[in-house]
Amino acid sequence: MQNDIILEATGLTKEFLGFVAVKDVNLRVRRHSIHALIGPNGAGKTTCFNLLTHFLVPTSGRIRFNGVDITGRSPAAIARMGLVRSFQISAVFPHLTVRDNVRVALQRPLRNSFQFWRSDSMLDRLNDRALALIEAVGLAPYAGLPAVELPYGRKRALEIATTLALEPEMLLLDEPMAGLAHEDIDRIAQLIRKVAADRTVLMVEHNMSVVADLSDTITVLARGEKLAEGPYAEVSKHPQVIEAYVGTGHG
Ligand SMILES: Nc1ncnc2c1ncn2[C@@H]1O[C@H](COP(=O)(O)OP(=O)(O)OP(=O)(O)O)[C@@H](O)[C@H]1O
Repeated sequence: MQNDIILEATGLTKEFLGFVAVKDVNLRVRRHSIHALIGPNGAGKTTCFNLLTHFLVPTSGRIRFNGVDITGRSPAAIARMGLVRSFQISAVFPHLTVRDNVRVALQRPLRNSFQFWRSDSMLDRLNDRALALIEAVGLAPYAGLPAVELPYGRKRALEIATTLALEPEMLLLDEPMAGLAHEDIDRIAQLIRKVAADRTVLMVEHNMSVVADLSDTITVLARGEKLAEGPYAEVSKHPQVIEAYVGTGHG
Protein backbone atom coordinates (compact mmCIF):
# COMPACT_ATOMS: atom_id res chain seq x y z
CA MET A 1 0.00 0.00 0.00
CA GLN A 2 1.26 3.46 -0.90
CA ASN A 3 0.55 4.62 2.65
CA ASP A 4 3.04 2.11 4.00
CA ILE A 5 5.86 3.81 2.13
CA ILE A 6 7.27 6.68 4.14
CA LEU A 7 10.20 7.60 1.88
CA GLU A 8 10.37 7.02 -1.84
CA ALA A 9 13.08 7.94 -4.31
CA THR A 10 12.51 7.49 -8.02
CA GLY A 11 15.18 7.66 -10.70
CA LEU A 12 17.67 9.20 -8.29
CA THR A 13 20.80 10.19 -10.19
CA LYS A 14 23.87 12.22 -9.26
CA GLU A 15 26.65 13.17 -11.61
CA PHE A 16 29.90 14.79 -10.57
CA LEU A 17 31.46 16.42 -13.63
CA GLY A 18 30.24 13.64 -15.89
CA PHE A 19 30.98 10.82 -13.44
CA VAL A 20 27.76 9.10 -12.44
CA ALA A 21 28.03 8.31 -8.71
CA VAL A 22 24.36 7.33 -8.31
CA LYS A 23 22.43 6.06 -11.31
CA ASP A 24 18.67 5.80 -11.60
CA VAL A 25 18.13 4.42 -8.10
CA ASN A 26 14.60 3.61 -6.99
CA LEU A 27 14.13 3.21 -3.27
CA ARG A 28 11.01 2.59 -1.20
CA VAL A 29 11.31 2.59 2.57
CA ARG A 30 8.46 1.00 4.48
CA ARG A 31 7.05 2.82 7.48
CA HIS A 32 8.31 1.46 10.82
CA SER A 33 11.02 -0.62 9.20
CA ILE A 34 14.79 -0.59 9.58
CA HIS A 35 16.23 -0.26 6.10
CA ALA A 36 19.96 -0.53 5.40
CA LEU A 37 21.89 0.80 2.45
CA ILE A 38 25.00 -1.27 1.84
CA GLY A 39 27.58 -1.85 -0.86
CA PRO A 40 31.32 -2.05 -1.42
CA ASN A 41 33.55 1.04 -1.21
CA GLY A 42 32.67 3.65 -3.79
CA ALA A 43 29.25 2.08 -4.44
CA GLY A 44 27.50 5.41 -3.99
CA LYS A 45 26.02 4.90 -0.51
CA THR A 46 27.17 8.21 0.94
CA THR A 47 26.14 10.09 -2.18
CA CYS A 48 22.73 8.43 -2.09
CA PHE A 49 22.38 9.22 1.61
CA ASN A 50 23.36 12.84 0.99
CA LEU A 51 20.75 13.07 -1.75
CA LEU A 52 18.04 11.70 0.52
CA THR A 53 18.96 14.14 3.29
CA HIS A 54 19.36 16.97 0.79
CA PHE A 55 22.97 17.70 1.56
CA LEU A 56 23.38 17.16 -2.19
CA VAL A 57 21.04 18.16 -5.02
CA PRO A 58 20.20 15.31 -7.43
CA THR A 59 21.02 15.69 -11.10
CA SER A 60 17.66 14.04 -11.73
CA GLY A 61 15.04 12.06 -9.86
CA ARG A 62 12.40 12.80 -7.24
CA ILE A 63 12.16 12.18 -3.50
CA ARG A 64 8.85 11.93 -1.68
CA PHE A 65 8.38 11.83 2.08
CA ASN A 66 4.94 10.86 3.35
CA GLY A 67 3.64 11.37 -0.16
CA VAL A 68 4.99 14.94 -0.40
CA ASP A 69 7.59 15.78 -3.03
CA ILE A 70 10.55 17.13 -1.03
CA THR A 71 13.08 17.23 -3.88
CA GLY A 72 15.24 20.34 -3.56
CA ARG A 73 14.06 21.41 -0.11
CA SER A 74 16.66 22.34 2.51
CA PRO A 75 17.79 19.83 5.18
CA ALA A 76 16.23 22.10 7.84
CA ALA A 77 12.89 22.15 6.00
CA ILE A 78 12.74 18.37 5.70
CA ALA A 79 13.82 18.00 9.35
CA ARG A 80 10.79 20.10 10.26
CA MET A 81 8.68 17.62 8.33
CA GLY A 82 10.06 14.80 10.50
CA LEU A 83 12.90 13.39 8.38
CA VAL A 84 16.06 13.91 10.42
CA ARG A 85 19.62 12.95 9.73
CA SER A 86 21.64 12.02 12.77
CA PHE A 87 25.17 13.15 13.64
CA GLN A 88 25.49 16.05 11.20
CA ILE A 89 22.45 18.00 12.30
CA SER A 90 22.67 17.02 15.93
CA ALA A 91 25.97 18.63 16.87
CA VAL A 92 27.13 17.82 20.38
CA PHE A 93 28.71 20.64 22.41
CA PRO A 94 31.77 19.06 24.06
CA HIS A 95 31.90 21.28 27.15
CA LEU A 96 28.21 21.16 27.97
CA THR A 97 26.98 18.35 30.18
CA VAL A 98 24.96 15.50 28.72
CA ARG A 99 21.84 17.03 30.32
CA ASP A 100 22.48 20.48 28.85
CA ASN A 101 23.23 19.06 25.41
CA VAL A 102 19.85 17.36 25.39
CA ARG A 103 18.16 20.51 26.76
CA VAL A 104 19.72 22.59 23.98
CA ALA A 105 18.55 20.06 21.40
CA LEU A 106 15.03 20.16 22.84
CA GLN A 107 15.01 23.92 22.44
CA ARG A 108 16.19 23.94 18.84
CA PRO A 109 13.88 26.07 16.76
CA LEU A 110 13.07 23.26 14.36
CA ARG A 111 9.52 23.02 15.54
CA ASN A 112 7.27 26.00 16.05
CA SER A 113 7.07 25.58 19.78
CA PHE A 114 10.55 26.73 20.73
CA GLN A 115 9.86 30.15 22.21
CA PHE A 116 7.72 29.20 25.09
CA TRP A 117 10.22 27.62 27.49
CA ARG A 118 9.82 30.61 29.74
CA SER A 119 7.72 29.82 32.77
CA ASP A 120 8.90 27.54 35.55
CA SER A 121 6.40 24.90 34.58
CA MET A 122 7.74 24.92 31.01
CA LEU A 123 11.27 24.63 32.33
CA ASP A 124 10.19 21.68 34.46
CA ARG A 125 8.68 20.07 31.43
CA LEU A 126 11.87 20.64 29.49
CA ASN A 127 13.88 19.04 32.29
CA ASP A 128 11.48 16.10 32.45
CA ARG A 129 11.73 15.52 28.72
CA ALA A 130 15.53 15.81 28.83
CA LEU A 131 15.68 13.25 31.63
CA ALA A 132 13.37 10.86 29.80
CA LEU A 133 15.52 11.03 26.66
CA ILE A 134 18.73 10.58 28.65
CA GLU A 135 17.26 7.52 30.34
CA ALA A 136 15.98 6.14 27.05
CA VAL A 137 19.50 6.06 25.61
CA GLY A 138 21.06 4.69 28.81
CA LEU A 139 22.94 7.83 29.80
CA ALA A 140 21.33 8.53 33.19
CA PRO A 141 24.57 7.83 35.15
CA TYR A 142 26.40 10.32 32.91
CA ALA A 143 23.84 13.15 32.93
CA GLY A 144 26.08 15.63 34.77
CA LEU A 145 29.26 14.82 32.82
CA PRO A 146 30.60 17.16 30.11
CA ALA A 147 30.10 15.46 26.72
CA VAL A 148 33.85 15.59 26.05
CA GLU A 149 34.45 13.25 28.99
CA LEU A 150 32.04 10.57 27.76
CA PRO A 151 33.46 7.28 26.52
CA TYR A 152 33.25 7.16 22.70
CA GLY A 153 30.33 4.74 22.50
CA ARG A 154 28.34 6.84 24.96
CA LYS A 155 28.90 9.90 22.75
CA ARG A 156 27.12 8.06 19.96
CA ALA A 157 24.21 7.47 22.35
CA LEU A 158 24.17 11.20 23.16
CA GLU A 159 24.09 12.02 19.44
CA ILE A 160 21.10 9.74 19.10
CA ALA A 161 19.41 11.43 22.09
CA THR A 162 19.91 14.90 20.62
CA THR A 163 18.50 13.66 17.32
CA LEU A 164 15.48 12.12 19.05
CA ALA A 165 14.90 15.48 20.73
CA LEU A 166 13.83 16.73 17.30
CA GLU A 167 11.01 14.17 17.38
CA PRO A 168 11.81 12.61 14.02
CA GLU A 169 9.28 10.38 12.35
CA MET A 170 12.14 8.96 10.32
CA LEU A 171 15.80 8.81 11.26
CA LEU A 172 18.69 8.59 8.81
CA LEU A 173 21.84 7.20 10.37
CA ASP A 174 25.20 7.54 8.66
CA GLU A 175 27.40 4.62 9.72
CA PRO A 176 26.20 4.50 13.33
CA MET A 177 28.76 1.82 14.25
CA ALA A 178 31.80 3.57 12.76
CA GLY A 179 34.69 3.67 15.23
CA LEU A 180 32.85 1.82 17.99
CA ALA A 181 34.37 -0.93 20.13
CA HIS A 182 32.70 -4.34 20.20
CA GLU A 183 30.73 -3.84 23.43
CA ASP A 184 29.51 -0.44 22.25
CA ILE A 185 28.30 -1.93 18.96
CA ASP A 186 25.94 -4.26 20.81
CA ARG A 187 24.61 -1.43 22.95
CA ILE A 188 24.07 1.00 20.06
CA ALA A 189 22.47 -1.76 17.96
CA GLN A 190 19.99 -2.39 20.78
CA LEU A 191 19.38 1.34 21.03
CA ILE A 192 18.64 1.58 17.29
CA ARG A 193 16.22 -1.31 17.58
CA LYS A 194 14.49 0.41 20.49
CA VAL A 195 14.36 3.76 18.69
CA ALA A 196 12.94 2.08 15.60
CA ALA A 197 10.02 0.58 17.50
CA ASP A 198 7.80 3.55 16.68
CA ARG A 199 9.84 5.22 13.94
CA THR A 200 11.45 4.42 10.62
CA VAL A 201 15.21 4.09 10.33
CA LEU A 202 17.37 4.19 7.21
CA MET A 203 21.07 3.61 7.76
CA VAL A 204 24.25 3.33 5.80
CA GLU A 205 26.34 0.75 7.61
CA HIS A 206 29.46 -1.31 6.89
CA ASN A 207 29.16 -3.72 9.81
CA MET A 208 27.46 -6.66 8.16
CA SER A 209 26.50 -8.53 11.33
CA VAL A 210 24.72 -5.41 12.58
CA VAL A 211 23.02 -5.01 9.20
CA ALA A 212 21.99 -8.68 9.24
CA ASP A 213 20.71 -8.44 12.78
CA LEU A 214 18.80 -5.14 12.57
CA SER A 215 17.51 -4.68 9.04
CA ASP A 216 14.10 -5.60 7.73
CA THR A 217 15.16 -4.62 4.23
CA ILE A 218 18.56 -4.16 2.65
CA THR A 219 19.32 -2.28 -0.54
CA VAL A 220 22.64 -3.19 -2.09
CA LEU A 221 24.35 -0.62 -4.28
CA ALA A 222 27.31 -1.25 -6.56
CA ARG A 223 28.87 1.27 -8.94
CA GLY A 224 26.04 3.66 -8.27
CA GLU A 225 23.28 1.24 -9.21
CA LYS A 226 20.87 -0.85 -7.22
CA LEU A 227 22.04 -4.44 -7.37
CA ALA A 228 19.61 -6.20 -5.08
CA GLU A 229 17.02 -5.57 -2.41
CA GLY A 230 15.30 -7.66 0.22
CA PRO A 231 15.86 -9.23 3.62
CA TYR A 232 19.41 -10.26 4.58
CA ALA A 233 18.77 -13.96 3.98
CA GLU A 234 17.92 -13.17 0.35
CA VAL A 235 20.44 -10.51 -0.61
CA SER A 236 23.36 -12.31 1.06
CA LYS A 237 22.82 -15.25 -1.32
CA HIS A 238 22.46 -13.08 -4.41
CA PRO A 239 25.30 -14.07 -6.80
CA GLN A 240 25.87 -10.50 -8.02
CA VAL A 241 26.03 -9.21 -4.45
CA ILE A 242 28.60 -11.85 -3.53
CA GLU A 243 30.59 -11.01 -6.66
CA ALA A 244 30.45 -7.26 -5.95
CA TYR A 245 31.85 -7.76 -2.45
CA VAL A 246 34.41 -10.39 -3.37
CA GLY A 247 35.48 -8.36 -6.40
CA THR A 248 36.45 -5.42 -4.18
CA GLY A 249 38.07 -7.45 -1.42
CA HIS A 250 35.10 -7.13 0.94
CA GLY A 251 34.17 -10.79 0.95
N1 LIG B 1 32.02 15.39 -4.68
C1 LIG B 1 32.42 14.42 -5.50
N2 LIG B 1 33.05 14.70 -6.66
C2 LIG B 1 33.45 13.72 -7.49
N3 LIG B 1 33.26 12.40 -7.26
C3 LIG B 1 32.65 12.06 -6.13
C4 LIG B 1 32.19 13.04 -5.18
N4 LIG B 1 31.60 12.37 -4.14
C5 LIG B 1 31.69 11.05 -4.43
N5 LIG B 1 32.31 10.86 -5.61
C6 LIG B 1 32.58 9.57 -6.27
O1 LIG B 1 31.36 8.87 -6.34
C7 LIG B 1 31.58 7.47 -6.09
C8 LIG B 1 30.67 7.04 -4.94
O2 LIG B 1 31.14 7.61 -3.73
P1 LIG B 1 30.40 7.41 -2.34
O3 LIG B 1 31.22 8.15 -1.32
O4 LIG B 1 28.99 7.75 -2.47
O5 LIG B 1 30.55 5.84 -2.13
P2 LIG B 1 30.31 4.98 -0.81
O6 LIG B 1 29.52 3.79 -1.24
O7 LIG B 1 29.75 5.81 0.26
O8 LIG B 1 31.79 4.53 -0.47
P3 LIG B 1 32.48 4.27 0.98
O9 LIG B 1 31.90 2.99 1.47
O10 LIG B 1 33.90 4.14 0.59
O11 LIG B 1 32.17 5.44 1.83
C9 LIG B 1 33.06 7.31 -5.77
O12 LIG B 1 33.69 6.85 -6.96
C10 LIG B 1 33.50 8.69 -5.42
O13 LIG B 1 34.85 8.90 -5.78
